[in-house]
Amino acid sequence: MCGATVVSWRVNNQEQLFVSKLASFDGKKAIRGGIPFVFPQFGPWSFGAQHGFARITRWNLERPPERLHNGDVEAIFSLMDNEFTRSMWNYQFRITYRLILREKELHFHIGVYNPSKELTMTFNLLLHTYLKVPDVRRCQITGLHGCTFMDKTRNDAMYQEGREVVTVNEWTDRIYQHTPQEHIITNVVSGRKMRIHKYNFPDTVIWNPWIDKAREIGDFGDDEFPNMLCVEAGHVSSPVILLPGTAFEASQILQIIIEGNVSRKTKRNR
Ligand SMILES: O=P(O)(O)OC[C@H]1O[C@H](O)[C@H](O)[C@@H](O)[C@@H]1O
Repeated sequence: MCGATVVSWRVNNQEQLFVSKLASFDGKKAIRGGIPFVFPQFGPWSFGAQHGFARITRWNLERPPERLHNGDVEAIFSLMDNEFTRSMWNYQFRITYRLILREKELHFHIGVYNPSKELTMTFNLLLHTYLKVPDVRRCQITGLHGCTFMDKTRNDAMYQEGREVVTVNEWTDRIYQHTPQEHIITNVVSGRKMRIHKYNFPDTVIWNPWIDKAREIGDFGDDEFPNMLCVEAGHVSSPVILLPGTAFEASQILQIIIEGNVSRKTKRNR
């Protein structure tokens, strides 16, 4: 429950998320892998730790995992402002984080409520998804063609993506803006495809530290960079502006695409 970080997601008994072998679970720092919850800041923060406090704060378990009538498993977490959060960010807030597990899907529904009567709050929110991959150099990411991106490896310079599909062959740290609701990532675990469907998350961050940066990260193995790819749905290039008494909602669905039916059909047609 520390940071409400999802640290494992198995489909057909195969792990889909990357967690570093050096990750620390002591609750003092963010877990290196899984899906940390980034809020209220993305990136360095003058008031607190990089990527905000949500990923290092203890959340409440509102509803423990429970099987619903339709077979889905649901769990609900929540986070409210407290002394610790207000010491960095003096706002009242209430976050509800609802997770739904299906056979090949994991759904994330987020609601952020501003209970204040007079204060508008602004924040970033991002799901820092670490996908486990056999070899990142073989992954292709769709849906980024034509999008403007900020390249953090080149002093935040802005570019436009010219490639139909994006591949990662070097240190990569980019904030793609106004991305479509769907990305497909090829060659994840077992050579399958992963669909990321997002709602109210206008940005997609692509990150892999590669060789040199990996060495600089204490809780990340030097040899682990080929086995992870971060594809992060977020609201980060512009902040969410939340008026008093209103709520912001966003969601993400991760889905493993099993193409068995297609190949069976192809065989029959032969
Ligand atoms: O080391 P962390 O604080 O978890 O951040 C890990 C990474 O997160 C994001 O992907 C940022 O774009 C990167 O610049 C950052 O290095």
